[in-house]
Amino acid sequence: MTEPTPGLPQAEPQLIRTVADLRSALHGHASVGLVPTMGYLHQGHAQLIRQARAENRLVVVSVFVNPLQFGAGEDLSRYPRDLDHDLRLAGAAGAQLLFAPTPEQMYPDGFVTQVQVGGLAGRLEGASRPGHFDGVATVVLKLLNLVQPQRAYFGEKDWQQLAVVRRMVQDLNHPAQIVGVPTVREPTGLALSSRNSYLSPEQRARAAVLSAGLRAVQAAWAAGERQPEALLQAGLWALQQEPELQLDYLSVVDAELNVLAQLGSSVPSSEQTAATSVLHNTDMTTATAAAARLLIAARMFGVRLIDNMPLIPVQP
Ligand SMILES: Nc1ncnc2c1ncn2[C@@H]1O[C@H](COP(=O)(O)OP(=O)(O)OP(=O)(O)O)[C@@H](O)[C@H]1O
Ligand SMILES: CC(C)(CO)[C@@H](O)C(=O)[O-]
Ligand code: BAL
Repeated sequence: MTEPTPGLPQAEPQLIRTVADLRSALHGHASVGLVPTMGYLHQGHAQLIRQARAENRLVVVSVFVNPLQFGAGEDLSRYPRDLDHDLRLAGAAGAQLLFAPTPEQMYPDGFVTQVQVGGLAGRLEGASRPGHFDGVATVVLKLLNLVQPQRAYFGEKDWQQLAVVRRMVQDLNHPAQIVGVPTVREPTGLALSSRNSYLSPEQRARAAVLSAGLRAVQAAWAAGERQPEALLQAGLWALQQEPELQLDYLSVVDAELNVLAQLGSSVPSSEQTAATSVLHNTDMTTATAAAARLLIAARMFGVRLIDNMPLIPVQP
């Protein structure tokens, strides 16, 4: 493969539709980076592809809206799709192969095997979207097996997904290195996401409240608050300035995604709209806080959005 020439537009990647064609296109390639996506690519995906291109000779982007990770009543049928746009964006970012299989290619008749990650996959997104991470783990393992990359790239925007994939790869001894890539945001703070396309420009501007809520928790920590529930209450106050926001959860988790404290309507055993579940009763130590992550899921204008940040911002 030739290196991209700075300043020149890159060629579109080769479009591959079948498992057989993928196998022959990959034959003989020893340095391969995989970027799994569901398409409708944006600059967050471009960042993953650019990093993959910097670290591998061949970059494969997969575009597959994976039916297995959508629950009944979720947005599988209306999920945005635009393969021509994806080919252009993936090419400009440096991908050479774009694998866009049909569901029949990935799940032929008779397909019955699934990967189930225990523990961390049952919390947070896993609790709100039962079966979601079984679908993610299954398709990611299939993609890793098909492409056999040295490295596979995932966005920190989906923090729990990244942790689930790391766990699976470690537990099942897959040799691929899993690389996490920081979240790309709009200037307002809103994390880029394909589902943002469901929102009007005004709604998108208002959806920046999710990141504002996370920043309010960070500010409370910086101001000296150490009690997990009080930290989250500071975030809740910021979130409540937006009447359209319906909170699913606002959580602080440790490095293993154990929930230290959580607020929201998805907290078990409560009829309140913003129930609290505090699992870590004492003030947070600096060591716990240094590894802690804030995770949020909320619905705005009928669209479910997620975001996350470290409790203590990383210095640039
Ligand atoms: N803003 C972003 N910054 C960095 N990585 C991202 C960003 N958005 C998505 N990714 C990563 O891109 C990969 C493919 O994600 P996906 O195709 O689901 O896009 P998405 O924008 O997250 O879509 P959705 O709106 O369905 O959540 C995932 O590893 C995801 O974490
Ligand atoms: C990793 C993934 C491509 C699996 O379908 C998907 O969950 C996504 O796009 O984040
Ligand atoms: N990036 C997350 C994929 C999903 O919501 O299904």
